Order: sequence, then C-alpha cells, then structure tokens
Amino acid sequence: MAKKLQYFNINGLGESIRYMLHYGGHKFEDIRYELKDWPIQSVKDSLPYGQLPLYEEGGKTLNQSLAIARYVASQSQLLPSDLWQQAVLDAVVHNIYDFWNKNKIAEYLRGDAETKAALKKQTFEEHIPFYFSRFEKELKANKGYFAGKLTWADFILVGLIETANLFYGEHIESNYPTIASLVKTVQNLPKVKEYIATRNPYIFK
Ligand SMILES: N[C@@H](CCC(=O)N[C@@H](CS)C(=O)NCC(=O)O)C(=O)O
Repeated sequence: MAKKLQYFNINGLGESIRYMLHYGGHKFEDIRYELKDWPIQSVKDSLPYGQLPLYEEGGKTLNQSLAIARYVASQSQLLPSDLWQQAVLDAVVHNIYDFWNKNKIAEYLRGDAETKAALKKQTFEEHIPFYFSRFEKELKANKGYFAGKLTWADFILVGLIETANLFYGEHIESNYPTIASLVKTVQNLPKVKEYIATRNPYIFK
C-alpha cells in the first residue's frame, strides 16, 4: 500500500511521523516543500484544511499531525493495546502540544528582535520549567519513557524538542537529564539513526 507524507523540508510537526515511519520499516514517499516557496497555491488548495502535514495511504488522506502520528504508531508497534494506556498517552501528547502552542512559535519566528526576546524569555522562564519538570517526573516514574516502554508519545516529545532547538539555537532539554536521555535514545534507534545520517541538516531562515 503506497504511503506518502507531505510536509515542509523541516522537522516541525512532521519529523516524529517520519521517525516512526522509518522505525516501523515502512516505505513511504517523503514529499517536502521548501518554506521559502510557500504558499504553493496548487498544493495548498489540494489540502483539506490548507495545512501540512498530510498523510496518504491506499488512496485515502489524513490531516492533523497527531491523528497521523497515532495511526502510524499503531502500524509501528508504538501504540499499546490497553485502552487506558492509550488514553493516558493521548493526554501526554496533548500536554506536549500545549507546551508547544504556549511558545507561540509562529509569532516568535516572524517577530522583530524585541518580540523574539520577550517570547523567548517567557518560553525559557515559564513554559519550559512548568512543562519539562512535569515531563521529567513522568518519564522518571516510568523507566525513562512515558509508558514504561517506547511509545509514540516519546517520539512526539523528541520531534518537538529538536524543532525548538533548531529555532532557539539551544538545547532546551539540557537541564532535564531524563528528557535529554530520551532524546538520545530515540535518535539512536537503529532505523532512526540511519535516517538522521542521510537527512540534510535543517536550516531555518
Ligand atoms: N493542528 C495542525 C496544525 C498544522 C499546521 O499548523 N501546519 C502548518 C505548518 S506546522 C502549516 O501548514 N502552515 C502553512 C499554512 O498554514 O499555509 C496539525 O497538528 O497538523
């Protein structure tokens, strides 16, 4: 069944999905658009809500990064079968996205120097301590993963940390040893590591 993922040529909301597709050994068409060319109107008009990522499989399409990630996780042994555990992990990924959205990344990226400095200060002084202390605690209590073993929630956190690090030019996880170790664990999973080694470095301009 042909699989395709359309996203930008950056990590963002797409990289954890790419990691899980590689981890699961799935062949897929990794379609990427350059940010500087966006909007490509014909592509934008073809998207159900005008936004990326978009996943395709067997002629069907799915939007919303978390819906795609959860589906790909289910195909890559990264979604536990227990319904309570699934719900707990749904809560975890929404907590991670809450952290992400609090940082107002879009506003930060297009802001002037003053706006950037104010938003970055808030991210580093409020949002990272609030969320990362909680993520650290949950990971510590569960053998270094959100659910006691590797699941899609771990990939979601790592994908967004890598993106934040690209945008801020810093390692936002550095004061949180269990989170930092999870980042390394995911990056060193054999098929993920292989993919990282072949991928071109992301540049954000
Ligand atoms: N809630 C959506 C958000 C998707 C989203 O914000 N996509 C952005 C890139 S990260 C986009 O397509 N921006 C270009 C545009 O809106 O034209 C998801 O999680 O997939």
